[in-house]
Amino acid sequence: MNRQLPSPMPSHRYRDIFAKVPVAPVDRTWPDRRITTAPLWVPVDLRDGNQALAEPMDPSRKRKFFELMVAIGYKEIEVGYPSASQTDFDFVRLLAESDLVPADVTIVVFTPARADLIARTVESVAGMRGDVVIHMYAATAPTWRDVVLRRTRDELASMIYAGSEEILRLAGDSVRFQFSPEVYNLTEPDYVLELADHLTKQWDATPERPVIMNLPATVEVATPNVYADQIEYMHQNLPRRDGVILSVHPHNDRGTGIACAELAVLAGAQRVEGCIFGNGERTGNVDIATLALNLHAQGVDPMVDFSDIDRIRDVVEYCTRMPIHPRHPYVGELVYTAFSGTHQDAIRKGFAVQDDGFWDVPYLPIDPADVGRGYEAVVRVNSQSGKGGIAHVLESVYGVRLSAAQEREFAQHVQRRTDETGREASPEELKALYEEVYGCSN
Ligand SMILES: CC(=O)SCCNC(=O)CCNC(=O)[C@H](O)C(C)(C)COP(=O)(O)OP(=O)(O)OC[C@H]1O[C@@H](n2cnc3c(N)ncnc32)[C@H](O)[C@@H]1OP(=O)(O)O
Ligand SMILES: CC(C)C(=O)C(=O)O
Repeated sequence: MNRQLPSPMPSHRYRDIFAKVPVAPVDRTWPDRRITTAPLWVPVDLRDGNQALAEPMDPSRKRKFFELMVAIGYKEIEVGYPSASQTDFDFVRLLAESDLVPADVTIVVFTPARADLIARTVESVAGMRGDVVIHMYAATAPTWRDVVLRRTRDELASMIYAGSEEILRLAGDSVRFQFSPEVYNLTEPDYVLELADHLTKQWDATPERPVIMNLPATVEVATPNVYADQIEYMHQNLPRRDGVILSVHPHNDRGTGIACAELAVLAGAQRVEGCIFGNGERTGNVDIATLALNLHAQGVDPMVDFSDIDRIRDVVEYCTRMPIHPRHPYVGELVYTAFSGTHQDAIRKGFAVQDDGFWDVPYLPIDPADVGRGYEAVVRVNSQSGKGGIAHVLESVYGVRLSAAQEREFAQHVQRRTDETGREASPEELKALYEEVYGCSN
């Protein structure tokens, strides 16, 4: 038997989450639960997504992106960090002074816990129609407290309470409050509960006027089950729970942001922040398009409309100036395409027995038509393909039906050709080869 040998990687330099912060024991229920309704989705593309771009969105890109999110059906949208730049401030003013914000859409603006920047933030939303949320953040994890903010637990708590008090003083009658203990996933749980208790008391949190407690995995550092436990612990222990909307904000550093969000919803999260197709700091925010379509694929209404996903992709790519990977879930160019023979065979057979009932085509988790994709690209032929796929292309594109013997024979011709060229054979090339082999009249 081959034995794996120790690698030269300096893994001893790293510690797992359990060595860094207490993870409170929780009487977990999330493994037995199911997701049956969509959480409230909150796109943060215009803030967290935007702050991660080499070239932040200009006013016209911001507007285009905002209109897209409204059209998709998002009801709460974080629109910027108005104290960060004049562009951000002006965009929020545009929303306040125009009719771009539908009456049922809540606008969220983001601020640090600093009096001058809070004042600027409050100024930016003056006159905004509809609900406004002021979202204040401060990093609460020990490394950030010690190294970045250079404050003790109590000093940081005082700074946070002062910021919250300032928002209450300047705008308490007209806005709701959101707080993010940034890097929640590396913060002591008793500290977060202490902060939540004070803030929800300060804002007199009730079901009618809830406070949003947003618990970010600012940098993803552990397996998703750990985050789920951390969320369920808060779900079970948050003071004034019915006056709190429990929100999550996963990033994707370990590539498991989607799993974190889904397990967090099982664990009691009611609201999920992320970006459409997963732009955002470093490896990105959690992708709220994939999350929504994962629900759709399980028969749960995602409450947002992705029926024209290519148009959405075009706008997102234009605004972020970044291409979307061809393998990106649900939207990538290749995600409804099979090149390999046995997959093509199964898809062809699945299409043949498909009726109007439940979708059950092998290898296609959803009907591409649900997101506005055609069927042309489902089967593409190269040297990995087989007779079923080749016959499917000839039949679906040109109405040419091959006998079983012809299917076997013609596949060998195609195999030789694609092996020689090393390339894909387009439907046109397959048709031409077919005519070469069998003559036009066949
Ligand atoms: C996880 C996240 O996504 S957090 C959001 C990150 N987004 C951004 O930073 C984009 C917008 N930011 C900006 O435009 C600027 O950073 C500003 C306007 C907020 C602040 O600018 P500056 O005053 O130049 O400070 P700078 O950018 O260096 O930030 C560091 C300072 O902010 C402090 N700070 C960091 N977070 C917070 C917070 N949540 N509340 C209050 N102060 C904070 C730091 O302690 C540091 O203060 P110090 O200089 O006294 O040590
Ligand atoms: C502060 C929060 C909301 C955030 O952007 C993060 O933690 O990534």
